[in-house]
Amino acid sequence: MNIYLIGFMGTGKTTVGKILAEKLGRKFYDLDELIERKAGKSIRDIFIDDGEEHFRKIETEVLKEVAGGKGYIIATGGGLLTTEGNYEVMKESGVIITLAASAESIYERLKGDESRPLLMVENVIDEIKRLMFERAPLYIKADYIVDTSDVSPDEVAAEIMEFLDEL
Ligand SMILES: Nc1ncnc2c1ncn2[C@@H]1O[C@H](COP(=O)(O)OP(=O)(O)OP(=O)(O)O)[C@@H](O)[C@H]1O
Ligand SMILES: O=C(O)C1=C[C@@H](O)[C@@H](O)[C@H](O)C1
Ligand SMILES: [Mg+2]
Repeated sequence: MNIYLIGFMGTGKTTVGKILAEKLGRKFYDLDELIERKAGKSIRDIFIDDGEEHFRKIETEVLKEVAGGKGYIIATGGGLLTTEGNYEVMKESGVIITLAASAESIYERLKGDESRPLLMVENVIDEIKRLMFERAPLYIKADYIVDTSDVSPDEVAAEIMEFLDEL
């Protein structure tokens, strides 16, 4: 089974995914990185040149490519579940784990980072809260949810490993 890490931007999917892959001796894939490789440009430039709809199309393509693998650790992008059908692709090929965090900790982690086009707005904290509220029904569809607000990436990885042991 694959392990899919989902959740809002800055909750630590990429960071924790790498730790988990190393500890479990599994292959790691980051969908955002695969999208950039496929498009030949950064996520920021895909949004600027081609728009979000085109980004979402490539996102679904790369998800379907990795979903065919076995035992992969897959860090997804924060908006993966906003495209219909992507939840089913993950559910049929693995376990889905949501990383959660408070809007304040996400703001602190991401402030000054210009690689996330959806947060390039005037009032970042309000936009984080708005998007989080809108997406909450999607993130709670996971098999397990970890709150990462006040714990280190290593501790988050350890909690996920405990859950996987119990499965
Ligand atoms: N548990 C944590 N505690 C403190 N900082 C963290 C934690 N997890 C991640 N970070 C930091 O937050 C930033 C964002 O982490 P990361 O890129 O892993 O998030 P992400 O969920 O993959 O975001 P995206 O959806 O945009 O890809 C990084 O600087 C990372 O070091
Ligand atoms: O939450 C989102 O919609 C996004 C999250 C990032 O991981 C990237 O996939 C991109 O910046 C969009
Ligand atoms: Mg990431």
